[in-house]
Amino acid sequence: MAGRVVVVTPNPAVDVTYEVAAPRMGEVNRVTRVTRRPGGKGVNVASVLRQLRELGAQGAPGLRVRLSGFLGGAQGRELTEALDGWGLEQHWVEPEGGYRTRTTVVVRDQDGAATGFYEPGCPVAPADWQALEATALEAVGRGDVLVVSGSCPPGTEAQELTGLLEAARARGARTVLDTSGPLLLACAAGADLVKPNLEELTQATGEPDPRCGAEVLLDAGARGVVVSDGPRGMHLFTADGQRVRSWHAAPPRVEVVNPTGAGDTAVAALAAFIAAHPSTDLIGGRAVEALEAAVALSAAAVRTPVAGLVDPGTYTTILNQVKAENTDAAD
Ligand SMILES: O=P(O)(O)OC[C@H]1O[C@](O)(CO)[C@@H](O)[C@H]1O
Repeated sequence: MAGRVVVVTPNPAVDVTYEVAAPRMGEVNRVTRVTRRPGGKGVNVASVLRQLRELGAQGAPGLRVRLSGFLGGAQGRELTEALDGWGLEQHWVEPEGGYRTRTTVVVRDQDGAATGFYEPGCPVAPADWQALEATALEAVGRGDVLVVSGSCPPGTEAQELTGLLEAARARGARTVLDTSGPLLLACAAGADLVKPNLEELTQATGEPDPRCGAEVLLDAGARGVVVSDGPRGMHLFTADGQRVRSWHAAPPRVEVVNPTGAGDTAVAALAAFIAAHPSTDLIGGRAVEALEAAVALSAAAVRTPVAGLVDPGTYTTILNQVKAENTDAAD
């Protein structure tokens, strides 16, 4: 039976999408359609994991999924009520001092181009992180996977995130980190797998090349790095002693309906794979399977209009077309 995946989304959001035919900065823009849905990277990860469980994919039929993070205010209530309808197990921490769940706004034009405006979120204090760590770790044990996904609220120190990852590992769980900014590099040592996109990797390491950037994270202590690069696919790098092993897989060309959340979908695929193979190290043969699943699920996700949803038939069709290749550098 697959282990449990505990998804920590420190900075969830209500995702608001405005449709505006031809948006212009510096002018009034009339919105023709507004949609609101629960968001934040970890919420999307948990949503995809729930679908994988229902699909029985990757040995995930017994997968248990639990979602934690900071939450508060009217938008926090809106988010939990919506997530109740999705059947997700939720354990939130409400920071003191009037914490309110943030909004992220995406403006979509008539050609489908999306422009995002993401609020930073309300500040949190060290005591809030202690409460979140206790809540998230309540359910974490050997064979489980702890995923930390998305940005962190202002006031977060690297030691708080590292402390959470290391405490999960001390309980026998494996850890996946998908964050951005300075925390990505500062907390890499606590992660069995780090999953940035190429832009986030470049910002964190100063390296525009995926291999060079990943090597910075591996040197910092990460055990594996998956770098996503849009339609060009994904790279997996793992530390095998002093040697770096690497693979690449690209999706077939697919019609992109909504790219939002594609990276979150990849994180879900990787976490499900790790949970389903408790004794597997991602170095070697199984790495190929994990990478192919992540690429295929992500490509299937961009074909749906809603972030965090995947059509099972599309996923299976694409998975049959994705073949990972070893790309180890010559010695
Ligand atoms: O945590 P951030 O990096 O600010 O990203 C949050 C946003 O990313 C998404 O998860 C899409 O990847 C949206 O749902 C949105 O809430």
